[in-house]
Amino acid sequence: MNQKITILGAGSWGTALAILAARNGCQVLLWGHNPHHIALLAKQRQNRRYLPELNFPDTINVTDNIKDAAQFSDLILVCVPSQVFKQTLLALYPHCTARITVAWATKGFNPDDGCLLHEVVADIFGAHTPAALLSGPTFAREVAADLPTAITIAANQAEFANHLADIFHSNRFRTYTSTDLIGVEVGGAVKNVLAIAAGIADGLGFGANTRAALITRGLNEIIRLGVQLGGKQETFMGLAGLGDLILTCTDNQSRNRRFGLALGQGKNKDDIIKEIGQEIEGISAAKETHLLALKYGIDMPITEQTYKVLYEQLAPQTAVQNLLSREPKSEASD
Ligand SMILES: NC(=O)C1=CN([C@@H]2O[C@H](COP(=O)(O)OP(=O)(O)OC[C@H]3O[C@@H](n4cnc5c(N)ncnc54)[C@H](OP(=O)(O)O)[C@@H]3O)[C@@H](O)[C@H]2O)C=CC1
Ligand SMILES: O=C(CO)COP(=O)(O)O
Repeated sequence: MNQKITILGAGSWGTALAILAARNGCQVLLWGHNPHHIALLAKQRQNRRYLPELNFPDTINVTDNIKDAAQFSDLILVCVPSQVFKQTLLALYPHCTARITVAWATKGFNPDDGCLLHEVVADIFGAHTPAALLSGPTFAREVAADLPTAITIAANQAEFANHLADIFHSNRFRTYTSTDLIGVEVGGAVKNVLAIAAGIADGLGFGANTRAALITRGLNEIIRLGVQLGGKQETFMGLAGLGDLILTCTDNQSRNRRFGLALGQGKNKDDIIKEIGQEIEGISAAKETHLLALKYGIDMPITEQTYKVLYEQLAPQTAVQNLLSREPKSEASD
């Protein structure tokens, strides 16, 4: 495949997807904002800070220059955290051609206004620009280690989703396409909040029953919000919904789950963030999801209690008590 691709974000996920694309025959330019870090990647041909012990294929080059990144390819894949998604695209925009196509693998909301990231892309590049999101149960380390993985690629144009599916698909990385950008985005953003909640429960010493209840009732919260925002119900039963929710709520590779675990064990929030040393998207997503739930009048009790633990110093034990003391209700009710 003679495809060129620019990947923005030299953290764990950007690096893993760069390795995957290069293995599939693409020429990759990996951009990172930190010149010192990028110089190390160029010298060591590894990303030791975020994805140690994995050598870069020869077809990966690196840069800290956003203009070079824009000019390398008309296919951009954004893998920076949601907090800096908009500012990264604004920096890229002036250097792009009219043929630009934009994909992203970031999971989260735009922090200022709670917008979905496809809205940010449309605002900057125009609604007709091909736009797509890659999302699903995909730990970076496992993808880079070539362990079997499946992902959903949702796009505003079916042709663009198919193109990306061809680029990333291999016999170790299975791609499924979707037209439900909103559903896939909401699934990926909100599961991080629930992974924090599941971690808190485990950190408090609760068992498998509690975790399964949180995952199932959490899925209900994702569906209620996602459908309200325009997502399709069936999307939430797929890889980018239930699939990613199970992954991050149950496996300690998840930084969101590990963050929750440590909170449940009584550790200090800032100390845990420092110790994990990587992006924990659920912290900001808890706030944005809670605000969206308030805005639309949607009942999201697990999200609400997680928000209060993170932003209102509510003790995790009290949050659980608040959830358990709710009135019994029909499982089917909204
Ligand atoms: N890791 C995973 O398994 C997966 C992650 N994702 C999603 O991918 C996104 C990125 O996460 P991930 O790669 O894991 O995070 P990491 O913590 O591994 O890396 C974050 C990267 O973002 C960079 N960064 C920080 N600030 C800026 C900025 N202002 N401009 C440009 N880059 C910046 C960091 O650079 P620096 O080192 O200088 O701080 C670092 O390279 C998140 O939305 C996450 O949810 C999705 C699926 C899987
Ligand atoms: O999104 C992910 C896997 O699909 C990564 O999860 P964490 O950000 O919790 O590590």
